[in-house]
Amino acid sequence: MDFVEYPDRDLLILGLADRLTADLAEALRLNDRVSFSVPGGTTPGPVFDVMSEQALDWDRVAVVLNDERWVPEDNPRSNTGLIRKRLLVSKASAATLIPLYAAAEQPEDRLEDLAGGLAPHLPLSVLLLGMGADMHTASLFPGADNLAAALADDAPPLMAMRAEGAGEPRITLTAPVLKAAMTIHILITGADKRAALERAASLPLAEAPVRCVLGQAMVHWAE
Ligand SMILES: O=C1O[C@H](COP(=O)(O)O)[C@@H](O)[C@H](O)[C@H]1O
Repeated sequence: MDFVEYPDRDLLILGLADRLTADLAEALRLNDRVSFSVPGGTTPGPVFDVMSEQALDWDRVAVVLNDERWVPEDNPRSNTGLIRKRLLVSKASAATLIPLYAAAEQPEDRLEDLAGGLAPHLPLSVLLLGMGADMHTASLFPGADNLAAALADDAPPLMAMRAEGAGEPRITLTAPVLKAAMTIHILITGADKRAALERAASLPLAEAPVRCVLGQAMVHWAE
């Protein structure tokens, strides 16, 4: 794992946005179409604000969430709602959103359709992940019902997931899809997440799912 420590959060946001923009530009130089997978949650909004203003061929970029909470887009917990407001605006509004939510009672009701929409955009070109203090990444939560299957080498790209700490049911990219990404970055802030990440390295995968990508990832951190 490469670990980059920034002097403060503002420099983290600018440095990471620059790095992701450069990775996307390089992927666009080599490919007609590229995919950019992003987390939801509370941390990445400011990075999206900066990236949405970057001059890239956004019309050749497919944006895919790492995971989604099974709530409609107008729910404040919707990750799709977040990226529509913070990433898919300004210059980046030309990008195509690959949905991980469709109106239905349960994620299983739409899993097949959503997986079909995702398939043409794999492998992911550029992957940005978040991490919770419980060491989950995407919606690969410790103790989740489908965690073992989602960490397995033969996992389908997309799975439904339920876990005690997760709130609503989730849908998530699985470990093989995350690990197959061309470049992997993890964004974390605060002392608690740094300590969790350090603990993760010595824990079993089932207790620290983020470990599935740590060997290949560049972690970006500021207090
Ligand atoms: O629930 C989620 O949590 C993680 C971490 O979120 P944060 O609020 O601690 O930044 C996020 O990466 C994931 O996409 C999201 O669904």
